[in-house]
This record gives sequence, C-alpha cells and structure tokens, in this order.
Amino acid sequence: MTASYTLEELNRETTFGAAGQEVDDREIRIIDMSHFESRREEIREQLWQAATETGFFQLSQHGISQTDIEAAFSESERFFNLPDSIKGQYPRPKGINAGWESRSQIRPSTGTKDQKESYQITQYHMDNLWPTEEELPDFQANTLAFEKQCWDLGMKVLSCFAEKLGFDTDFFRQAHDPHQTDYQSTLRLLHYYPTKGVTEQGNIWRAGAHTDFDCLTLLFQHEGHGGLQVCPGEEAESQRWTNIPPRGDVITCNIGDMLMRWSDDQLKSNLHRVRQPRIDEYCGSRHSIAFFCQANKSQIIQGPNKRYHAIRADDFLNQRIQANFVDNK
Ligand SMILES: O=C(O)CCC(=O)C(=O)O
Ligand SMILES: [Fe+2]
Repeated sequence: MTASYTLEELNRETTFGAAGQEVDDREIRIIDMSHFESRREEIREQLWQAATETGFFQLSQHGISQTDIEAAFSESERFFNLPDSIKGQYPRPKGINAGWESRSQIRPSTGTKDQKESYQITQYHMDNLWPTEEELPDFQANTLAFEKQCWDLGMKVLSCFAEKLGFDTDFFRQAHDPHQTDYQSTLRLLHYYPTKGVTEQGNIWRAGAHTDFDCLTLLFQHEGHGGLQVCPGEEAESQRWTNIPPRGDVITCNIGDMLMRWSDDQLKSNLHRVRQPRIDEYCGSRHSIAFFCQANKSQIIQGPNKRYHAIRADDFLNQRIQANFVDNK
C-alpha cells in the first residue's frame, strides 16, 4: 500500500514494512535512575547520549514499584477480559486517542491491521468511555493513579532533555501540564491476541513497524511476552532489527517524532514493531502498557534552531492519528 502524506515522517514510514533481519549486536543501554536529583548531571548525560544515538534506552531503579506495575497489568487484564459487548460500549471516538479499539489500527508501513486490541486513557476525553464501577470496580481510580506515576517519571526524563536543548528545566513539564484541559498524554493498555504462531514472518504483525507520534514513550513489557524489536531510525534502510527481551524490572523508552522535531532532529525517534511469535515460542496473549508523553494541544512545537516550521501539537498529532486508523479519522 503506497499512500502519500503531508508529513515527511509518514512518507518515511511507508518504506519499512518488510520482515528484514534479526540481529543482536546492538547495545541496549540501561540507565539507572536511582537518586535522580543528586545524580542529575550524570543521568542527563547518559540519557542524552542514548537518545541522540539510537533514541532508545531502558530505565532501571526508576521509582515505580514492581507491585504497582503488576497491579497495572492486572487492571489491563481485567478490562480486556470483559466481553466485547461491554468493551464495545466504550469505543474509541473518531480522531481521538481514547477508549477501546480492536484490530482497527493499520500502520502506514504494512497496510495490514495490527493483531491487537487497546484501551486508551486520555484525561479530559473520557466522557462515557470508562467502564462502570459495577463492571470494573476501582478501574478508573487505579489506572489514573498509575498514569500519574508514569507522567512523573516521563517528566523527569524530559527535564534532562530540556536542559540539554537550552530550555528551562521545567519546559516540557509545563508543555505537558495535566491541569490544563488540552492535556493529551495517553496511557495505553495493549492486548495482542493469542495466535497459532508463524513459521515465517509474513505481512501480518502484532504491531507493524512505526515510530511513535509523541515526545517520549515509556513502555512496560510483561515478563515472558516477547516480540518487541527496534531499529534505530537512521538505520531504517538496513532493516536490521534487535529483539528487546521482556524484562519486568526495566522500562523501555523511546523518543517519538514530536520530540525529534522539537529538538531539530538531535533526539532520534526510534523505529519499532512487535512481530508474531514463531510456532515454537509462547503464542498466548501478549500484554504491554505504554505511556505516551504528548505535549498539550496548544503547545507550539519548534526547536531551538528552528529547523522546521512551527506547528501546534494537536495539528501534528491529528495528522498521525488520521493516517493510522481504519476509519481514517
Ligand atoms: O506493545 C509493545 O511492545 C509496543 C507497543 C507500541 O509500540 C505502541 O503502542 O506504540
Ligand atoms: Fe510504538
């Protein structure tokens, strides 16, 4: 499928849908976030190096407890275990990153539907999209508490990038202010459907190759649920993909297109995908959770060197959402 898009980021995405090659010669940098304030300078340099080289890294000692992460996965499983007839009452509204969708996301890279269902939580867009307390007691309170923890951690990481870019330390914290009603950061619960597995990867993917739309993604992988692969954006033509083993104690992070643009391309938006398991691998349900730090709608995105024209964060995001969903809105 060769569609043509206004955003350069999208045209690039149409070119990397093939299976490519699996390699293990890339270093996956793990950054220890403990004692963040007293180690800020050291952590800032490590984050900057990883984010400017591959746009991809993992955080350890990040401050979100294992208990809270496991509880978030339990909430996710409780939601996805609801019958489709109930989940279907909370459908993703057109053009908005909120609510439930199933097999509706088509990546520009593959032209085929991701084999997954997902539930998006974007505050201020959740009218009529929360399951009732009878259906899922405490689900709303528990997932929002987790969302808050993700936001705090995301802002810590972004504060380091702000300093390196010559902005105030709090620049991105203010740009992602959850108290403003144009807040649009999103917690996404993901469930990839069980499958029979494949002997060879064809054009059906759990999640087709893509870069994220946002500034920064925090991805929680579930122990034992593999399949995530990355390829640094600037190496996209090589189609060499590195497996990311699913470790529950680290948070996998990647830079998204919004921050790549905001940094005049210094920070690299990272290409990734989730492949189908092979028949000899675990083929059951795969769960993961992503938190997308997406600047508030009215924020103007333009880097310190003005490499790109200024664009509002909502205009930027809308173009990506429109290109990604079956209903094209
Ligand atoms: O589930 C995963 O491991 C990756 C999810 C992802 O890349 C996304 O939702 O943007
Ligand atoms: Fe992604």
